[in-house]
Amino acid sequence: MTLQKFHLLGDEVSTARPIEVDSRAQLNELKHLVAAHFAIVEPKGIEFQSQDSKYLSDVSDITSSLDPVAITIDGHGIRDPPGPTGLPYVGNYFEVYPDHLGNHQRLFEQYGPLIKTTNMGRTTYQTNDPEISAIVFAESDFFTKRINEAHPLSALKTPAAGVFLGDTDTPEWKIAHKFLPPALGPKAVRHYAPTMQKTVEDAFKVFDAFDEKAESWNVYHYMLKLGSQAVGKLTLGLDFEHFNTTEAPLHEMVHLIAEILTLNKKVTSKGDWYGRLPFGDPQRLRRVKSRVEQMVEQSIEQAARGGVEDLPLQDAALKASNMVDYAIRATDNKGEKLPKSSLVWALVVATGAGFTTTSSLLSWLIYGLVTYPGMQERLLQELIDNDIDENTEITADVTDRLDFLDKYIKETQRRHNPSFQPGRTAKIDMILPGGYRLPKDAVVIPALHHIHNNPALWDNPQRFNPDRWDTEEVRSRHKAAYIPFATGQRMCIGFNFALQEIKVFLPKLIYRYKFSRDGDGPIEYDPMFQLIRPNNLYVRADKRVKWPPKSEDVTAGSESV
Ligand code: HEM
Repeated sequence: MTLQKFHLLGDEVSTARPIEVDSRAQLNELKHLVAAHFAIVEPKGIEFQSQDSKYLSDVSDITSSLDPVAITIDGHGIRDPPGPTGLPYVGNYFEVYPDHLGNHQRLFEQYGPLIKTTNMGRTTYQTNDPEISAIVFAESDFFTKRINEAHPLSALKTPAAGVFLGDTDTPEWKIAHKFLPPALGPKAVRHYAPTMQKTVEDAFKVFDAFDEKAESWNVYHYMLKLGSQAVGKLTLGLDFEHFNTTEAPLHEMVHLIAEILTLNKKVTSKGDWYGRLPFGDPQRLRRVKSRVEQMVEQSIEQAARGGVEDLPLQDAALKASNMVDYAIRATDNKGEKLPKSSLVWALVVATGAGFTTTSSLLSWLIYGLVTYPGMQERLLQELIDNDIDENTEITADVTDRLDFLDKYIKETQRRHNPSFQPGRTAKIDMILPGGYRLPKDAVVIPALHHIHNNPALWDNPQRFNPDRWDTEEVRSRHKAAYIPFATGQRMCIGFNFALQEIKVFLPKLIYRYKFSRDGDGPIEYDPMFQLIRPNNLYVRADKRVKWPPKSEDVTAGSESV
């Protein structure tokens, strides 16, 4: 054993620490040893340097060095994540908002893959790097979902909202996480397909009415109605009656959840002091949250039941008529149930997370139909080629055959990802790949939009090209280069539900209507909303009267010519 001193390059030599090294150790073992001492998250990027900047790659050279040995990470010394300097009080607020997507893109280009910004006293770190994102999302000794005051969801967290808007380490989260995901697993959501189909078919009369009047409609508004109608039925067992007439009002629950998200974005994009104000937005946020809680409690009392008997989790997931029904009847292997205290906010969050996201994604999917040439035609042709028509019952078996639909959805989630602020909190001071020093309690946001549009990962990322999903480059991508539902233990629990819903809705809409855009101005997103949604997109949906022939018939026809 040899006692050798090491320090991080960039720190004073006087900070060097003695570490006991076995001189027979392999270089790799030494890297792991040093990583553990300095909280370096990824040992493979470590290299060693003498004080005269020569790389030392033999353990014997390292242990025999008379001077302290310097540690570099991925060829860099240790550095603080960079970012713009900012103004007094407001910090970088006006360099980030209102166009946070465009501005973050600029900041990544200027400062690199991990940037630090401070907005009105609140510091966050954002990354567009898949390796750092995978580290951040993995619940580990380094990161966890702990919602401190710097976290983008902090304004939503209350003791009552402990479950999905709470920390990973809480018993409430663990219980909710045992009970709810089975109800949203791939098998469970298959049995929701008929309700999803009925939901979109019920909406036809409204879109038909617009067509008869030759009127266009706001895409986000009606996709919000549609997405929430489905989630309302399948999570809370409530019919929001959004498609009774063209002007049917949004259900109060939908209004309130959307308002919570807007208020939360407003409150958390300013300093911590703002959230504590006894008036204005923070006060309204507290009131709205309490009203939503009351309404979910009522719907728990009234929800439609698929039966009365208690069932083990997996059986309950396959038999329940909605998530309230499931959550009331499902019992774990100890015979225990999800406590009522966890149930209310688990369902509020599942409902809110469910419809705001799906309605934004549905809106971007329609945006793609009316913006990117040839998409609508290819999607329709695939339906025709798979013998799908207005009478087809769209099951998961049917949608599994629709390859182009799948690629189109993936490409839309890449180019127009609706969700953008999943944050994780540093449990300790650490050194990230690239040599970035991160302090304990720092919140890092893997910036999904910027990862999905990072030119280092995607060829010509601005180009909307569903066919890229067939290329080897995309197939062999980094596992965190495409993470629309985040990744790790705290990723989206509703992704099977969302994808199935979209795969039922979209074919039904495309088969029945030809979409075209009304207007050609730039599409704007609302920077003060928790999600990215196209605000001012209007379309016409003309009922189709003619459909193209099957491709094989066309080919056979041309061969016989
Ligand atoms: C296109 C649709 C959707 C997208 C893009 C999406 C995206 C996401 C993302 C990125 C997260 C991670 C947030 C974070 O870590 O802070 C998340 C979490 C979550 N999602 Fe989704 N989601 C979608 C649909 C749904 C649906 C339909 C449901 C339920 C029915 C749902 C329920 C949840 C819940 C409960 C969480 C919190 C999980 C936890 O913190 O443990 N989501 N979603």
